[in-house]
Amino acid sequence: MEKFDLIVIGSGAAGLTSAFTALGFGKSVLIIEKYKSGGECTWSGCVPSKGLINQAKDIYTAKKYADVTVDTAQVLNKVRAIREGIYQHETPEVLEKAGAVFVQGQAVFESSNNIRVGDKTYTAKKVIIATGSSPMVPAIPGLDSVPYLTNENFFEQTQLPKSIIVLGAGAIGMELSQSMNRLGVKVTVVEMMPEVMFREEPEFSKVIREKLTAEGIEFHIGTKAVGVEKTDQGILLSVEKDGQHSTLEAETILVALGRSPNIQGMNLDAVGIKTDRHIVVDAGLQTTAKGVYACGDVAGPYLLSHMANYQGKIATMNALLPIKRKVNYQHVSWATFTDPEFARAGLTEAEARDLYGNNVRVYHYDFNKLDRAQTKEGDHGQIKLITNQKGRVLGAHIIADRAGELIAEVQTIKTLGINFAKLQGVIHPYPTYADALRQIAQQVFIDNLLNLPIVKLFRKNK
Ligand SMILES: Cc1cc2nc3c(=O)[nH]c(=O)nc-3n(C[C@H](O)[C@H](O)[C@H](O)COP(=O)(O)OP(=O)(O)OC[C@H]3O[C@@H](n4cnc5c(N)ncnc54)[C@H](O)[C@@H]3O)c2cc1C
Ligand SMILES: NC(=O)c1ccc[n+]([C@@H]2O[C@H](COP(=O)([O-])OP(=O)(O)OC[C@H]3O[C@@H](n4cnc5c(N)ncnc54)[C@H](O)[C@@H]3O)[C@@H](O)[C@H]2O)c1
Repeated sequence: MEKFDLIVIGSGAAGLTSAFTALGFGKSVLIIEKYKSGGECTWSGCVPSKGLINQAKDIYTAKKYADVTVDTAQVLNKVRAIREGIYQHETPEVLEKAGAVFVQGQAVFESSNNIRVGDKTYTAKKVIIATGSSPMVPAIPGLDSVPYLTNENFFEQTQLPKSIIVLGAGAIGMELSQSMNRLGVKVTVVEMMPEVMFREEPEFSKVIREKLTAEGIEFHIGTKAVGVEKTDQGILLSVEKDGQHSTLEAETILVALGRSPNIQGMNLDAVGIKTDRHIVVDAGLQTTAKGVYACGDVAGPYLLSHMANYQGKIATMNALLPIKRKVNYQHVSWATFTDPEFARAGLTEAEARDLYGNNVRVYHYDFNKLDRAQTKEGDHGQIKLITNQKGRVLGAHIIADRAGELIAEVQTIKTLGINFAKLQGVIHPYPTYADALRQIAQQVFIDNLLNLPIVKLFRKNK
């Protein structure tokens, strides 16, 4: 039986980070992958979706100035070419050149140290499960009898449909809906929550829904999908809102209703690896079987590539090194790549008030007053910054051009525990979007001064 220091199951964001971390420690590593190295992010997630978003944005801008004919077959070909380019850095050959052994196939646990692939069994002192997640497809009557799309087959289409119903207005639903609409597809979105993007600040979610509505997308919020039928033209979706039933029609349907962890067919129960929807892990990412760790989407709770990387590193260090580290989710951040982008670091205002009551300060900034934003037509977005009474960041929310980049500055300050007021003394180039953060910092600086006991006393006695 071939022996390794570490077996990594899955070669997506979490698995690749685990494998490279272990190789960096000079360990022998076996990677088992049932599909293609790179995982969802490369093949059906971050990379192709951002490839589509970028092309859709260029075409949308071009359409403002000229008649543009869109060939969606060409757009999708380009998306796949972008994907191939990224894959070149994570092929089995690249992984083997870095020192890993790569085996293609479905991994099945025989014991917590022995993993079978086909008719061969491999053994390791430690095992990392990084098998990711798959689209969750609920039992909506009739759905299984129509040819529906998910992120797994979406980017394999030869061309985009003329019309589509998108089920779910979360990250996938919103990013793909806007892109498709900009590429000429008639898009109808059905979301059961009262607002789109339910994880975000509600007023920001409303802004993005209104923007996409103005671009031509039809939203049905607070609406549940209850049945699907095939028709000559495509599909007929039955929906229910406040007890009222109606139907929507389109050529096809995209299911973007959340994710299910990939835990099936691995014999996890038999070797003592407990699951509770995701794989159950402790604060060091160890599963209920000693020496077996889990990271990325299969462990949750944040289903994001950068969180898979973060967890992959911690799980591997805990598996291979004597010092144990705990995961810390206090500084989670993410961005959604609609136009304008959404970005978030830390708590919402409601979450901050739940934890700290009125001991929070909330700063609002409107990009309409920023010179750089004014040089461009259209909506300019806003920032909401939540700090404690000392000026330390509890949460930040940005909806604007380049929000995903802007949040990095707040995220650095927040993670390093620097008072936000200190940013007021940092020279920011003019005219930039980031200068908005310096302007907010100026206000935080003033409020910090006004909050000093001596200043309060002086003002009281005045
Ligand atoms: C459309 C879309 C857009 C996204 N955009 C973003 C974004 O912009 N930013 C962001 O941070 N996140 C984004 N995500 C989320 C991101 O893709 C995931 O969080 C990330 O890919 C999770 O990485 P992972 O390594 O846990 O799992 P995966 O990347 O899914 O990798 C798991 C691997 O394990 C393999 N596997 C599964 N079972 C077995 C088995 N039994 N044996 C062997 N191999 C197995 C799979 O084939 C797969 O290759 C997006 C997701 C989608 C769907
Ligand atoms: N930019 C990014 O970072 C990015 C982009 C895409 C995806 N992702 C990741 O992928 C994950 C999955 O994305 P997703 O969009 O599938 O899930 P999601 O959880 O973000 O959104 C699913 C949406 O579907 C709605 N829904 C569920 N059942 C419904 C029903 N029967 N009828 C109508 N609406 C229903 C939910 O209320 C929710 O709003 C996200 O959680 C995110 O972590 C990240």
